[in-house]
Amino acid sequence: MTGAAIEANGLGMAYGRRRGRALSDCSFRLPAGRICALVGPNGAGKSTLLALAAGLLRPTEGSVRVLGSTPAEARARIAYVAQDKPLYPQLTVADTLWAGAELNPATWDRAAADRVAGPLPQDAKVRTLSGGQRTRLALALALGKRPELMLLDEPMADLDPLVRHQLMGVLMAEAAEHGTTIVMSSHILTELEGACDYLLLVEGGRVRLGGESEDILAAHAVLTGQVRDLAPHTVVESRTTGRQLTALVRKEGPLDDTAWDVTEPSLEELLLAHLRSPEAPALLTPSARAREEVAAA
Ligand SMILES: Nc1ncnc2c1ncn2[C@@H]1O[C@H](COP(=O)(O)OP(=O)(O)OP(=O)(O)O)[C@@H](O)[C@H]1O
Repeated sequence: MTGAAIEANGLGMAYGRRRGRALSDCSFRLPAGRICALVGPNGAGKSTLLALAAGLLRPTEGSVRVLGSTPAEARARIAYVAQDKPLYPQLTVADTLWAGAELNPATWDRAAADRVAGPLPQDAKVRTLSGGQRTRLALALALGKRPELMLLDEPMADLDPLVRHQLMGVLMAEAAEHGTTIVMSSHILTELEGACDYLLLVEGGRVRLGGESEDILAAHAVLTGQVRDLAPHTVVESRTTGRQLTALVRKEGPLDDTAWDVTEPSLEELLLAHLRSPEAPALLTPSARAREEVAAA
């Protein structure tokens, strides 16, 4: 079995006594080498989870281990790109990349950084760059560090579609060539579909769906047919038009394909159905279950 890139056990985070918990009793495991989509509604706890894994926040309950160590111990092996892409506004692009090389002398990969930063004007100050150009620079720093784990908080949100496509390609190639684990939070579900092989859906501060995307998809089905009882399957979402029923279900045994037209949902369909039905029970495939939870079961 491969090691875990991230393992959370009973992870909880409250920002203040009067505020609710951003994360609560959150347990999961992300095996190393995966490209993981981290999805969930606004305020679900995605950024909090990434900041805890990056060691920028300390959990108020439970624990998170990263690459087999505490986040602080693993810091040199992690690259974290925060949602607001903090960079030094007075530095030029060239100075910023130079600082990246100086701060990571053992691992700095200039070619990788240049592949991402390439089109940026080297002598432009960071404060004069557009939002998308800053994102490019932040991703160049992250990739140049040649990390084992990249934690990317909505990295593609302010990039134009062509650049998004190109940079996704660079990230995928990086992961394939070096076995880098990538966790990428995003609201753009269609873009995650072809790129990510692992899925974490966070809602209300805990993981609702976790595991290999293809296993999670295979555990569900879209059933279309005449209105009838869907038991024993767990209904995630259903709608009726006249006598016709369409339901996205979690399979609890063989499907009667004489009664139903059965198809596998797309990732986007599956995620939207779960987001619209927060009461649907959680599903973590075996690879996504935290070891402590498995031992306790
Ligand atoms: N620095 C902070 N201080 C206080 N509360 C915070 C802070 N950061 C986040 N929160 C709260 O924690 C909860 C989770 O926020 P978080 O930013 O982790 O969600 P998210 O899933 O990343 O959301 P989005 O998709 O909108 O970026 C929210 O209720 C938010 O108000």
